[in-house]
Amino acid sequence: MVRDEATPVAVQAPAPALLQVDGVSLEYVAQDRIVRATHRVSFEVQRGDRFVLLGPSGCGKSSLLKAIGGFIAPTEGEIRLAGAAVREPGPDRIAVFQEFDQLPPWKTVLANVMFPLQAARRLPRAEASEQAMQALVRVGLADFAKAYPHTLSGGMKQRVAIARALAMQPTVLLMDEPFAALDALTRRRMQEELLTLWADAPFTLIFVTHSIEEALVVGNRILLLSPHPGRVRAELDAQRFGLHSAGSADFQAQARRIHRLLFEEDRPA
Ligand SMILES: Nc1ncnc2c1ncn2[C@@H]1O[C@H](COP(=O)(O)OP(=O)(O)OP(=O)(O)O)[C@@H](O)[C@H]1O
Repeated sequence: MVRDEATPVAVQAPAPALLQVDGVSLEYVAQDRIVRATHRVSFEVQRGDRFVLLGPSGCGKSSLLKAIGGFIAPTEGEIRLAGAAVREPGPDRIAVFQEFDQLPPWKTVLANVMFPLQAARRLPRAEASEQAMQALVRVGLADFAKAYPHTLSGGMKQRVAIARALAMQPTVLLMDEPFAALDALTRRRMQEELLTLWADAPFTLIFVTHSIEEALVVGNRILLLSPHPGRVRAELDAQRFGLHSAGSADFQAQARRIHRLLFEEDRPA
């Protein structure tokens, strides 16, 4: 077919990002004074991203994650998930934290993973049990289904928390320094396992850390936040880095660049 030059061609607008954080300021009221945690932060997360929020302590990373989770409301700006404004928590956003005590100790590992499936997803018991077991198989803990959390190591407890979150099939998985309390070797292994889980069945991840190395290993995109109150300093592509590249010259150079961007630009000349 020959197209007449004058015939208008329908132009398809690009699909909007899965998560849009648009000019978000977050504040707390503490002892009659207002603490500003973030200042007009904007970023977009695409489906399947491993998006890292990186910045120094107190720059508002956890606060941003809580706002995406719907636990605190922006004083300015808006957060939209799949086009709809985030106003409250929901099973489409599940969080995994650093703490080892996020699993109720009176429930077995299996019951811990089943619980939100029954409570929030309203799955019948048999179906919840089956999906929970599948999730435990994915994180290598099928043999510990009947164990209680206090009998597990820190790394195993974090695997259960990850299984519980993934079993819910959230639209976005939120992770707040999930490996920060683990020893260095376990932390590295958990990063590897997280990347393997993602490679097996990609999910959308927002991952908070203040470790530059962890950000480069885990993320495909990294948002750098300035010190308190957090503002966007830069966004970097980290697609080419992974555990295999940690220690390479390119990796070290990028880590140094991030360090400069995060800290040295604040120094007086
Ligand atoms: N519940 C709260 N009440 C008052 N101020 C708060 C509260 N939670 C956080 N803040 C303040 O908001 C700012 C951002 O805190 P936030 O925990 O989001 O930072 P962060 O980057 O996650 O820090 P860290 O890496 O140390 O966890 C800090 O100044 C903190 O003191």
